Amino acid sequence: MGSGQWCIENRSGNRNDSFVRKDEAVPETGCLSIIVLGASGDLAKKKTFPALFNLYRQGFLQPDEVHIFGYARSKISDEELRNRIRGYLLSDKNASPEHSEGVSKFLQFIKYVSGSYDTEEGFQLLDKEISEHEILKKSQEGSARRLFYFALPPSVYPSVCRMIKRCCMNRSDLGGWTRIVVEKPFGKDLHSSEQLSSHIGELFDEPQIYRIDHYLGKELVQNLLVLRFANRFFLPLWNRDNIDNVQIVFREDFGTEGRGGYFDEYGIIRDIIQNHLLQVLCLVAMEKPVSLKPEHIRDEKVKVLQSVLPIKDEEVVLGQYEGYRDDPTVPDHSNTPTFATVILRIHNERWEGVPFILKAGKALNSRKAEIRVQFKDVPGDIFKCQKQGRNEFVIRLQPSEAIYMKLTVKQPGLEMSTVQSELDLSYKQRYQGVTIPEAYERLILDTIRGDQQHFVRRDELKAAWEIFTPLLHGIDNGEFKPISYQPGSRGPVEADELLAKAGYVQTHGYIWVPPSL
Ligand SMILES: NC(=O)C1=CN([C@@H]2O[C@H](COP(=O)(O)OP(=O)(O)OC[C@H]3O[C@@H](n4cnc5c(N)ncnc54)[C@H](OP(=O)(O)O)[C@@H]3O)[C@@H](O)[C@H]2O)C=CC1
Ligand SMILES: O=C1O[C@H](COP(=O)(O)O)[C@@H](O)[C@H](O)[C@H]1O
Repeated sequence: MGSGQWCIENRSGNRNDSFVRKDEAVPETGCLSIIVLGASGDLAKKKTFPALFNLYRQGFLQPDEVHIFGYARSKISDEELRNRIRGYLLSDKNASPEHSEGVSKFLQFIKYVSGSYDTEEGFQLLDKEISEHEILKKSQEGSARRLFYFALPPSVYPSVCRMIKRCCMNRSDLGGWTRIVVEKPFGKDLHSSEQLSSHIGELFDEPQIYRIDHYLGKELVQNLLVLRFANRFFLPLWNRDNIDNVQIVFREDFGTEGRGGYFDEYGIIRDIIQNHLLQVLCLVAMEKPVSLKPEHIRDEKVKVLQSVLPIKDEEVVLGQYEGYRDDPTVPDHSNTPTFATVILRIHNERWEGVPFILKAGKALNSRKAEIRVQFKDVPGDIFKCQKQGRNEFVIRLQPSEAIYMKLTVKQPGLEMSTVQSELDLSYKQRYQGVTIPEAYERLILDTIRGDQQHFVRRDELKAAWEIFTPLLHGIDNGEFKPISYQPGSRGPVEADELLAKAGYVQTHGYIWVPPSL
C-alpha cells in the first residue's frame, strides 16, 4: 500500500455493524500467538501480562488457540518469568482459590525465549517456537495470527521491526496476519518521530501498526464520542458561543519514583501532554465523524490537531518539584519539567477564542485526571447567581469515574435564593457490580480484532509533534526555566494565575465529593 493511503482491515468479533465491512470480512481460523517483547521489563509485568490474563479469564483468549511468548535479552527460564509476573496477577480484590488456579493455568501458556534485539539468531529461535506451536494447534500455514507487543525502549524499535520482518512474519495471507503494537514515547520531537515512522513504515503497512496510547482505552475517554454525538443536550452548546474554557488535567500524587532516568530524558510534556492529554483534546474538540469507522474518526482528530495555533511562550508555565534532582539517575542541574500548564488554541469556527488548558504534574496534592468544560456566564442574570460559580460539565476519568454537571438551583426552602449543586452520574453508584476494564485490556483486544479506532495514526502523530516541537526545543535549549514547587502542593501558583488570565473562574466554597455507597 502506498504511503498516505489508509485502508480498513477486516475485523471480526462482536462489533456493531458500523465497525465492520461485511464484504471485507475474512474468517479468522488460525491460532493466535502473542509475543511480548521486553518481557522482563516493568510495563510487561505491570500492565501487559495482567491485561492478557484478564482477557484469558473472561474467555477472550481461548486456550486451544492462543499461546503467549515472552522475549527479552535476560537469561531467565520460563518459570522465572512466570514467577515475576505471578504477583501482579494475584490481586488483593480476588484471593479465591479459583482465581489462583486460573492464574496458574494462564502462566502455563507463557513460554520465554531469550535473545538480542538486533541479531537474527534470537528471532529465528522465536519463529521456530511460534511455528511449533502453530503446527501443534493444527493451524493451516498462512492462517496464523501473530501479535508482537513492544514493551521496549523505543531506541530498539527499528532493529526489532527489521528482525520480525526478516524472521517472524506469518508466511502468507490465508486470513492470518502479523501486527505490531508500539508504545509511547514515539520519538522525542517531530524529526525523530518521523524518522522512526519512516523506518517502521518501510517494513509494515499502516493497518499492521498499532500505536498505543492507553488513555484511549479508558472507559470515560471512550465515552466521549457517545456523550457528544448521541445526546441532543450537548449538540447546540458545544461551541465558542457557550463554552468559555476547557481544562484537561492530569495529576499524580507521587513523583518519578524508580523511573527518574527515563523521565528526565522526556519530561512531563512528552510523557503525558503531547500524547495522553492531546488525544483527549481531540475527542473533546473534533467535529462529528462521518461514521464510527476508525478512519473517519481519525480523519476528524487530525483536522483538530492541524487547526491548533502555535503555542505562545506567555501561555506556558513549567514547574519542577523540590527533591526531583535527589534521584541519583537525574542530573544535578536538570531543567526537566515535572509540571506544565500549556494553553492550546484551536483556529476554527467552533473553537476560535476558547482556551484549551492542558495541565499535568507529578508529585502534586492528589491523583486525578479530568476534563472540565466551563460555560460562559448567563446573560442578563436576574438571580445574581454568578457569585456561586459558572456551569461546568466535568468528566472524571479517574479515580472514581464520574460525569457531573455543576448547575445553579433554587435553595430548597421558603426563601427564593440560589445555590450551586450537581447532576451526578457516578459510575460506582450507578453501575454497581460492573467491573470497568483496564485500558490495556480493551486495547489489546482491539489489536486482536483489528480495530484501529483507538490507536494513533501516523499523520495524527505527526500533527501532535508539530504542535509541541518548538516548545520542547525551547525547553531543551534552556530558554524556559521550570519554577520550583513543593511536593504535595497544587504546583506553581503561576499556573493558577495563567488559568485565571485565560478566563477560568474558580468556584469557591463548593467541591464535588464522589458519593459513597
Ligand atoms: N513502565 C510504564 O509504566 C510505562 C511504560 N511505557 C513504555 O513502554 C515501554 C517499555 O517500558 P518499561 O517496561 O518501563 O521499560 P524497561 O526499562 O523496563 O525495559 C523493558 C525491557 O527492555 C529491555 N531494555 C531496557 N533498556 C534497554 C536498552 N537500552 N536496550 C535494549 N533493551 C533494553 C530490558 O530487557 P532485557 O534487558 O531483558 O532485554 C527491559 O526489561 C517504553 O517504551 C515505555 O516508555 C508506557 C507507559 C507506561
Ligand atoms: O504513560 C504514562 O502514564 C502513567 C499514568 O497512567 P494512569 O493510567 O495511571 O493515569 C504515568 O504515571 C507515566 O509517567 C506515563 O509514562
